[in-house]
Amino acid sequence: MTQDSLRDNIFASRQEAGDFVFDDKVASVFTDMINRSVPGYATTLSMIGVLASRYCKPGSRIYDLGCSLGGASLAMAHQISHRDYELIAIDNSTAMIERLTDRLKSEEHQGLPVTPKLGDICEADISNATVVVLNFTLQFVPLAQRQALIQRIADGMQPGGILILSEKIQFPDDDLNELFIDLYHKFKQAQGYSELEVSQKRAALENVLIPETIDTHKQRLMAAGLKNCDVWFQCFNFCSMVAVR
Ligand SMILES: C[S@@+](CC[C@H](N)C(=O)[O-])C[C@H]1O[C@@H](n2cnc3c(N)ncnc32)[C@H](O)[C@@H]1O
Ligand SMILES: O=C(O)C(=O)C[C@]1(C(=O)O)C=C[C@H](O)C=C1
Repeated sequence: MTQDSLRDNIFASRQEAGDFVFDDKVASVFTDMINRSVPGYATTLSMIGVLASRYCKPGSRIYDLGCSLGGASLAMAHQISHRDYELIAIDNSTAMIERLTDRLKSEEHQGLPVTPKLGDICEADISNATVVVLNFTLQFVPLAQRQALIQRIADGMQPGGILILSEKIQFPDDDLNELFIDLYHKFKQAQGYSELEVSQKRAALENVLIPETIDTHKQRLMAAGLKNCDVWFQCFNFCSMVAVR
């Protein structure tokens, strides 16, 4: 078993409440954690690759913002048929960036035009982008900073470029919201997480992962000058949207 495929049992034993952080412990089990925690994650990655190969123009840049271990970056880089682009993968977790840097040295991924960068995506320079990916990242950015980040991204995109935004979402109808959260928890249990793991992780994410409605996301994207914005994938309270510059 490689380091990246260790089983996630971080919330398996009873523990003091504390906020969720992307530290070394999380990074070491992250591939297993996200695969068992986000319904449709593998499909989402694979389709991000399909979208990127359609939109990535020679000589342009791709940004994977909040890249973690580079799941989306690697899916894109392996599906784009040319190498005339620069893929910049940014995360502010040292543990994640170190692991991605190591991953890129492996035989499987060697030579891909991917550059990992440690940094805050809210302060990143974004320019000449034909593809920008926020795959389950914006939800961790403080609400007050989200519009400015989306504007920065829109301003750094080429006309005709695409933003792919995947998020855990909230529903305006309270009953439906509760239903989807309940179904999501059943999905997690079907993935092998216990009730204790589900409830302790939920508490740890409470002040850290702030979901919004699809409508709020669409309005923010459009306010930044993006258009043709819609959902291309959804399962329960997880969805992925596209918006074109
Ligand atoms: C759920 S993970 C993203 C998963 C990843 N995009 C994928 O497809 O596998 C969220 C990531 O966003 C990063 N992150 C959150 N806020 C950030 C910020 N302001 N700047 C850079 N990275 C950030 C976290 O460190 C974490 O690795
Ligand atoms: O486990 C959850 O409740 C999640 O929301 C999954 C989620 C996410 O959506 O970003 C949360 C934290 C990370 O571990 C990876 C996935």
